Amino acid sequence: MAEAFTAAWYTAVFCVVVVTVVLLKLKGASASRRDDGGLRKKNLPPGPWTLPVIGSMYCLLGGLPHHALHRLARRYGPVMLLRLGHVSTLVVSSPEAAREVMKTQDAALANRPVYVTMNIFTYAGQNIALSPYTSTHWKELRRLCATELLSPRRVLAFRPIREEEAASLVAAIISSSSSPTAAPVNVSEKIRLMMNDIITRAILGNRSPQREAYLHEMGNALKLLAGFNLIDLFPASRLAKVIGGRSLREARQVHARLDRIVKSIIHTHAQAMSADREKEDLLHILLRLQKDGGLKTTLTMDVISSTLFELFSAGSETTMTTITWAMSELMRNPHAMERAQAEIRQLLQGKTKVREEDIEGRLHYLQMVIKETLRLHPPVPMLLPRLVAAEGEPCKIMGFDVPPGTTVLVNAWAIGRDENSWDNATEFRPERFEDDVVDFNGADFRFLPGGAGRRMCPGLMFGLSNIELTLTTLLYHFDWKLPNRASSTELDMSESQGITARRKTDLWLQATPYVPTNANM
Ligand code: HEM
Repeated sequence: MAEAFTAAWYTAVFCVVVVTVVLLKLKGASASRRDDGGLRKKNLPPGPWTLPVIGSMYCLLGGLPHHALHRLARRYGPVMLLRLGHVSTLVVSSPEAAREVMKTQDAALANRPVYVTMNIFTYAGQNIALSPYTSTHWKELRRLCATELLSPRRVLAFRPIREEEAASLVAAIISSSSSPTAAPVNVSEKIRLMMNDIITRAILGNRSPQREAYLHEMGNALKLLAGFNLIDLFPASRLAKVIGGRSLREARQVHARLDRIVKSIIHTHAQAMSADREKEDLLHILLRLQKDGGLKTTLTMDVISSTLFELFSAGSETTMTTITWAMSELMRNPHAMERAQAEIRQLLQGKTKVREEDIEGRLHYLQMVIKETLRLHPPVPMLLPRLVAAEGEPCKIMGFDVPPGTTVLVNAWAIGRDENSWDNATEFRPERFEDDVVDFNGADFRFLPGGAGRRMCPGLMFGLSNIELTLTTLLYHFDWKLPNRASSTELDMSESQGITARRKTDLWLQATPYVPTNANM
């Protein structure tokens, strides 16, 4: 007993010594960075006090960042300045402050910081989301994707893909729920596959034969991108590079595997180039432009790979997250489920298949369900970070001076739950949108699922079409119950940590087919 105590005591002392040495080392590295350029005289936003080295990172311990920052904002207000390691970070949590960031100061704040881990997965920031917004590269890539993949005309052209995938989803659920044991269905998994298939078919013209391997590696990548890596927080510290080296190595390995998959997809595709421009998909267009020129930016293989990775992940992850949250909220709110199903079943009465032309603009309650889901569960809860230029004057936000080089985070999750904007803000009540006409177009800063301003999501319309058709299909063709007769209040609603706020656990539900399906579905 005494020996065990002594061993534990020595271990504790050893740990304290190691942590102290590490902190002092990191502090040494930070000392040279502490020239505040006279900022002390400026009107800095309020924020929690900072510890040496780690700054205000202790405030984020033990919870998801968007939750912790929401709680902090109640104390320090909607414009807060924190120091996360070496990184000066502004967090805004009200519609008014978001308007200043994404409208008044939109041009000044339209660039993104590029963290080390992110740098690895984006081939050194060569994708749309991270390229500087003034660059020709960003303008041309964004325009190309907008016209060839995400324009209303293209989104409409992908209708058959969506409808075929929805029919396959019904068949897959029927086959798992009609087995003798009628096992519950992993709704999250089914939706993940379906969203991935829709986006790959839209970009490549067909499903990817490597989808399982790709999805597996993409899951790994999202985990690695989930939080701040030590090196992201202490970019100048050699010690942080040593301590954080393991996860960096892992990121490089996952990226190398993803790169092999994407490059092999590109290679196979290049061999099947069509001479008919009408039949070109997005990857064919990129490959043709690479070969023949026509853009001012150079489309290297890495640029094409990073664009594909970005579109595959942005396109599937956000929509799959929204659909599973919508189903979860409907399970927890039987009245809303009943109303949504009644609306759909009345409109589609007698049909054996959901077709978009039958539902277009007619499912008002379902549209409110989707809005309410995006209000409470924006899939990208902190949007994507923006950056105050490192050189020049501080940027003014709500009268405060924000230092050059500061990362700016908009807590869309907190804004969606702001009691000043929404009655009973934490309750799922789709009916609230009956009187309150709020849209996704980035003009109403109370509701920002796709961001706003120059960096607003270009894929919202495509995403919403996928979400609406899938939810209609699930609610039309099946009645849903929680497994093991669990009550609706028992459904776990925890979120996972990451750039996107997915459900922490997969959603498993028991499906009972509602509409008899015919053989040619
Ligand atoms: C419901 C569906 C979706 C949601 C909620 C969503 C949300 C977002 C958000 C919050 C941002 C960052 C905006 C900002 O920082 O202000 C973003 C950016 C982006 N999204 Fe989406 N997204 C969705 C669907 C899609 C789809 C389907 C695609 C493409 C296939 C896509 C491609 C992109 C791209 C390329 C960017 C980067 C834009 C830039 O920085 O210039 N998104 N999205």
